[in-house]
Amino acid sequence: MFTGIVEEVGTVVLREDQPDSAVLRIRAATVLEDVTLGDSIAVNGVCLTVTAVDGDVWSTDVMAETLSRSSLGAAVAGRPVNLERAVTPTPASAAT
Ligand SMILES: Cc1nc2c(=O)[nH]c(=O)nc-2n(C[C@H](O)[C@H](O)[C@H](O)CO)c1C
Repeated sequence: MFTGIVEEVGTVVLREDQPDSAVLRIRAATVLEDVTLGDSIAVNGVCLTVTAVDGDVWSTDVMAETLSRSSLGAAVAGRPVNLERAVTPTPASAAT
């Protein structure tokens, strides 16, 4: 789940348009701490899946529907984007 609190502002470094999607490569720092492929990162509030990490740049595949329904449709190289990692809720029973 996401809190809606922006952890950092990243930068789109590349957008590669495909027939039904676009690959976004985004430069970041904080959200890449302990990141694993398949993790979820919210980009401008949209939950996306990490498909690759290369140094301080991570990649994600943005589907056509997501592009058309969100601000990510306007994402181009050089654009700043708000980033947030997913958090796992802690059950009250686990609290000490
Ligand atoms: C986990 C996740 N990953 C992706 C992704 O990698 N690429 C994508 O285009 N959409 C993903 N989604 C769904 C979006 O967060 C969003 O909720 C829907 O695309 C809205 O129609 C989700 C929920």
